[in-house]
Amino acid sequence: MLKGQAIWALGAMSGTSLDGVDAAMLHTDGERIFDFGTCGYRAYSAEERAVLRAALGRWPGPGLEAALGVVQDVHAELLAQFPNADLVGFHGQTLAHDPRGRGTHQLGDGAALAQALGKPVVWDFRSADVALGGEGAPLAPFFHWACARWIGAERPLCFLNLGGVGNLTWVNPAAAKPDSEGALLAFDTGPANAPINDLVADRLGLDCDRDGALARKGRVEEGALELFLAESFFRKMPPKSLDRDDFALMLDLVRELSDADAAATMTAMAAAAVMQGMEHCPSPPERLLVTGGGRHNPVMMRMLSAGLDCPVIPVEDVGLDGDMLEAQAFAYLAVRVARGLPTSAPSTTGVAAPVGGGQISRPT
Ligand SMILES: Nc1ncnc2c1ncn2[C@@H]1O[C@H](COP(=O)(O)OP(=O)(O)OP(=O)(O)O)[C@@H](O)[C@H]1O
Ligand SMILES: CC(=O)N[C@H]1[C@@H]2OC[C@@H](O2)[C@@H](O)[C@@H]1O[C@H](C)C(=O)O
Repeated sequence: MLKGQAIWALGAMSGTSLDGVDAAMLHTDGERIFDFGTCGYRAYSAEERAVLRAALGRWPGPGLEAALGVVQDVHAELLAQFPNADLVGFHGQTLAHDPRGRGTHQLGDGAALAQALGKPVVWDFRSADVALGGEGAPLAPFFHWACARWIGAERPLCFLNLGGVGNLTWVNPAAAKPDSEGALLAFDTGPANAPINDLVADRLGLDCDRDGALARKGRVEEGALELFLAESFFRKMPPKSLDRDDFALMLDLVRELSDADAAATMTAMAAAAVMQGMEHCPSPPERLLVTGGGRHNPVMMRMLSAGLDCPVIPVEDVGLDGDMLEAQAFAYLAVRVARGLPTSAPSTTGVAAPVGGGQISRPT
């Protein structure tokens, strides 16, 4: 592929919330966004989710065939609906993320998916970064740089993804390349929706605290919030990253509280983690653009607005799609890999030098 030659790439993301797979088309040369295309979503059934949940953390280990089958089948079914894609970026399902220990593992077989779809597939995006001393996450920041330029931003701004885990990217849109010095600073902020989902699933059998309905009725327990913020993760300088369940202690901190107070306190914890993270920004951002499912939670959004001195707005306000940004990111990164361009840098993952993660499998 040549510079400036755009192709239609299809990105697919199965996030830490285990709700389903997002897929989105993007017209890009791996540097600029030329156009956004169609998107799709396939929710995991309750049975499929249970199989994936049982596999979380079990890597390396035997007995992952059922989970791999779910990941492969659901992706093949969804991605077959995009016959016009030239290239696929396949993230897979993170089972374990422990960059300085066991490593990072995204369940999925890109070679088999390439065969099933009859298209080249870029996959295994994180392990090269980890092998070079990086965190392997977050990887969306290079795409956030492209988005900042696409929306015509002129001054530094932040993107916040509120998924199962939260991640923040400070972007200087004046930087010529995402791996230029001073272009980006990125890191995971802390837990976001995953522990709230776990709380309401355990106690009430719900998927999530929809629209913050429970948190809205509760009171934040300040003592629990303080204990949470005393965790050493918040004193660590970025880059830094997290696994979905690294903050299992949150459930203990709210165990004695009523359902509503526990939900309010956990929502405040997610917001406070972001506010702590914002202090690392190299310069104050002109706005915080929020993507990921948490932007639908008005209680979380209000807490962020109240605690920050820049506007906190959903990415839809600047013409982006907050449900699809991660899938689009892996379409963008796939094209970068195909072009031999880096996908992470010291300022996004702490890797020793800019590196292109991901391997390409072609159908035979
Ligand atoms: N209306 C809503 N009210 C409250 N929470 C919501 C709402 N809609 C979505 N969410 C939360 O957002 C989550 C899904 O977010 P998202 O799809 O961004 O996560 P993900 O991509 O799986 O995670 P990650 O970015 O960590 O990989 C849901 O599990 C739920 O907790
Ligand atoms: C190891 C892993 O899968 N991490 C996810 C997770 O979900 C949010 C946050 O933690 C982020 O670090 C990352 O996902 C996004 C897509 C990223 O890499 O930018």
